Amino acid sequence: MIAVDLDDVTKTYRGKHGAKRVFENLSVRFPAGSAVGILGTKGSGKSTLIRLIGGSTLPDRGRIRRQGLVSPPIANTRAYHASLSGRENIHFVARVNGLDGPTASAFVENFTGLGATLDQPLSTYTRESRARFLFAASYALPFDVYIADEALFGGSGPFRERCAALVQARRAQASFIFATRSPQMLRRFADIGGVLHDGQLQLFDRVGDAIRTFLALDKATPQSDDTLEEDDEVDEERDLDEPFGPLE
Ligand SMILES: Nc1ncnc2c1ncn2[C@@H]1O[C@H](COP(=O)(O)OP(=O)(O)OP(=O)(O)O)[C@@H](O)[C@H]1O
Repeated sequence: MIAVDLDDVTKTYRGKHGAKRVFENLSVRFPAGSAVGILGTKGSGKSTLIRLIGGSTLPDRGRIRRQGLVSPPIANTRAYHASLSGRENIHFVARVNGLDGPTASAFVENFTGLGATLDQPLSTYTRESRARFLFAASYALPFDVYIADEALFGGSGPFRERCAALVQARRAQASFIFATRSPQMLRRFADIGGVLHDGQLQLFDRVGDAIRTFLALDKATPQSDDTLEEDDEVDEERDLDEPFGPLE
């Protein structure tokens, strides 16, 4: 069974300074029921790939087929409206996907301990409340495929570890496709490893083989001495600094 299938996908960004082709005739099949962790150096196209899989950006050519429901990227602030409460946002995303909102918001209330805050506008949340909301809400709805660009889990203190355990629990129920610069994230959360390089994605059944291939490439790439080896605290939370925006 295939979760997501990219067939001959070409993606080019066109701007004032010319065109940037990120992928040319990229074909790859992500198996259902597995967690695929994709490593790539800066600018290799990780975010673009996740956006293509999620459907928030379209390919110039080629086809992307999805079996079942694909989540918005984990903890992606763009999935939510700042002026709505946490609960209203969850119900909205649930409705758009034909899923059960009240069950999901009850899960978030219980998992985060946010209490009455869940009924306040997201714009009023503290940084920690925001992180708790974003991660719990991401896993509250039963998607068939969860996708992530760096951020798989977050928050601080005991919440952070409970959040990591939640990712492991969802791995038993759904497929994952996540992109990262952290080999450690692959060791912890991936069944299959991928390496994105020169517009192509190579998948490895053994995560260790993907990590070795990536580290060799990373060493050979100039100005890439910031590979996140142990903890990718900063990048994991990159999205959380962005203001909430409208739905994509
Ligand atoms: N909207 C855009 N317009 C023009 N070029 C873009 C745009 N978004 C990304 N790019 C370029 O496409 C390439 C791939 O970008 P992308 O963000 O997908 O890579 P990445 O691997 O996620 O990078 P990072 O590790 O820095 O997050 C880069 O060269 C980037 O500069």
